[in-house]
Amino acid sequence: MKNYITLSDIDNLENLISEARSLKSKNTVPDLGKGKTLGMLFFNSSLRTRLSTEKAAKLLGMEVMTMNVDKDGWTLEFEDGAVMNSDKAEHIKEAAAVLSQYCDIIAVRAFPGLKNKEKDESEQVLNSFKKYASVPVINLESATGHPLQALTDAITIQELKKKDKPKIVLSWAPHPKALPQSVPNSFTEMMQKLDVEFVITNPEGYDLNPEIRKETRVEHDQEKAFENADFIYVKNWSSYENYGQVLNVEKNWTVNQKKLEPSNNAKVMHCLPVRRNMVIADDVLDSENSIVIHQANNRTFAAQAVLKQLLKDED
Ligand SMILES: NCCC[C@H](NC(=O)CCC(=O)O)C(=O)O
Ligand SMILES: NC(=O)OP(=O)(O)O
Repeated sequence: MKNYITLSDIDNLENLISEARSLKSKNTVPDLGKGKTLGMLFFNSSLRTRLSTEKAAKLLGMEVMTMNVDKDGWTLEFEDGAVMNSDKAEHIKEAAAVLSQYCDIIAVRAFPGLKNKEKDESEQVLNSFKKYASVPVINLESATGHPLQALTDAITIQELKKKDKPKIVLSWAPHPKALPQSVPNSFTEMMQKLDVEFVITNPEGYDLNPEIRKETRVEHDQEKAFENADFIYVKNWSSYENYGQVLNVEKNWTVNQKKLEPSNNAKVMHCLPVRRNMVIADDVLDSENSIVIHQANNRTFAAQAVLKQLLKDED
């Protein structure tokens, strides 16, 4: 593995999931990461990604440096050939080259602007780091994907499933703000790689990018989608068709206990942070059905497996 920017960077998914589960079950000896440094750059807020990836790196013996580049760094220019006569003080060419001397792996979080679909889909920030850094780059949630979250979700489903081919439903839920499609995109791509029955449910107008959905069934009736579901993954996202918009949704899509009735006593997942009683109701989050805390714990082992693989492949 050279980078971990999209799920297609994974050479062998089954091995990576097994590695994460085995790392979870034992105390690792921090040898592989000794003398190596992970640099984490955040253009957006984070709780889990920041701390679980730091913890994972430390469990492997790495040093970690973290910077909130949106607040503390020079504003970066990403355009080639730009005349830098405005607010951008430093070009990604210098920044990435300098950081590559300080770090053995660079990890970056950069959300979409949700204004310009083509710009977001070009993944300018992550791809510029990939282009100009001379060390591996990890995606900590970008404009269109969150592959560390998707790996976590695959690990969690594999751990807790009670049948060989569980039914997994990805359900849209309401939110007051326009949110990225990154988490549902990567979750969809991951489910397509696993032996599961996968259904997406969302209101009309919220269908995900058809290039990501591919042949996945989309059911616009949430109640119908939830029938016999073993896992329900709840997440808000803004419209892809009306790019970045929050559309009016008349129907209430908040996931509560009543909605779980047609399911197979479904386990409810969410990447967090979750807005209570907006996205998921208290009666679900505070019940046995919720596995969101268990899921968040697996972030550490997903990150550890990815870091370990990158370190091994660099040797
Ligand atoms: N990394 C997990 C989710 C991050 C982001 N959520 C958020 O921005 C929620 C913010 C809020 O609720 O105000 C998203 O949906 O992609
Ligand atoms: N799930 C997730 O990525 O959480 P943070 O945004 O807190 O990192």
